[in-house]
Amino acid sequence: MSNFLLLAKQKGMAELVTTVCATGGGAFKFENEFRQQVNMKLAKFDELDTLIKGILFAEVQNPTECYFYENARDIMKSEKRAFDFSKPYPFILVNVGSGVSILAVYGPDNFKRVSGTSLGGGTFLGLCCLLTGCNSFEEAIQLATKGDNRKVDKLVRDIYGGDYDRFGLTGDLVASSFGQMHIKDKRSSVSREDLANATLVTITNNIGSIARMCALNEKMDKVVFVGNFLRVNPISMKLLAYAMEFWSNGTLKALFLEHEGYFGALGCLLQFNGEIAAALNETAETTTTSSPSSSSSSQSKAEPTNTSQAAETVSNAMNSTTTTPTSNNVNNSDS
Ligand SMILES: Nc1ncnc2c1ncn2[C@@H]1O[C@H](COP(=O)(O)OP(=O)(O)O)[C@@H](O)[C@H]1O
Ligand SMILES: CC(C)(COP(=O)(O)O)[C@@H](O)C(=O)NCCC(=O)O
Repeated sequence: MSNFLLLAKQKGMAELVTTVCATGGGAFKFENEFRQQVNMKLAKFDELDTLIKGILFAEVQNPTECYFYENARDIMKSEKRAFDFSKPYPFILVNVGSGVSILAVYGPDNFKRVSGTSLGGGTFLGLCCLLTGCNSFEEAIQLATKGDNRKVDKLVRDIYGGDYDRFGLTGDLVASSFGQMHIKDKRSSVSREDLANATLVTITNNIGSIARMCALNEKMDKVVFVGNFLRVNPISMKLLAYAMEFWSNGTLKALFLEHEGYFGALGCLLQFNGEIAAALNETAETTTTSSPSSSSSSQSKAEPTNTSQAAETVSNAMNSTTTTPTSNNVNNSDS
């Protein structure tokens, strides 16, 4: 946030815009700093409302936004395929940010937060930094890509010598995450890569397990995973796809979205422009003499004048970035 405020000061943003759309905890936490340091007002929107609005908008604009993994049961062979998400409801939405929020979505304005866990993307990054000495999410993922969790975790076969057939637990399932690390020799033989991989697998499996229970409780068969934790992170997406398929005997489908961490920001912008458009329509209906564009200038110096114009702008921006962002830039965080 301090970087954004510095940039806003250096570039004189306050002279161009008076209002910045914001969502997530940061919209509340940094409101005073925005006002005091750069004289900008925040238009704040709830992170879960904007998340859903952003997803629904992106799905309509981009026919290949949504995908799943074909052959999910074979992680080495599973492959990304487009999924038709044009009839989305109902679905479970799992937002893996710093922490995890799980929602049951019944319609565009009809959802409830059914669960959550504090073991999320922030936990992966924090533990990984502690265990491996890495300094960024990208580094953590790179390490994890080269590591092997089986040297760190205790598998069913380490306990049973093979499968635990009676309950369908195959020998290669993780029985206990980090379950070998109490043994000194094992500890000294694991690499940073193995530790990063085991951390990623631990956090991902836990999220998958809670998401599956939510889907069962809500009697829903589509589970959509979003959030920046999934950015440049096919290991977790393939694992989640495997977990949904395996534990549900093929009845649950894990779905993913190309713009995984951007929906809050997108929904925020749409909601802001929707409010302006509504206000403008009201003004146009009641005041036939004054021009709508003049009334908008009292709110912001640089606001689009109607919803479709705003939607077009957002849509153009999306069309130019339809691939998953892979840059090592600062976090694309909503907060
Ligand atoms: N460049 C990055 N820097 C920091 N964290 C990142 C980055 N890219 C992905 N992440 C992951 O995304 C998580 C934050 O997800 P995000 O959807 O932005 O949620 P939040 O709104 O809580 O910031 C981090 O905890 C981390 O696991
Ligand atoms: C508080 C939050 C909604 C904030 O969202 P985030 O910035 O992590 O995306 C989220 O971190 C969360 O739901 N945490 C889990 C809390 C719990 O249910 O235990």
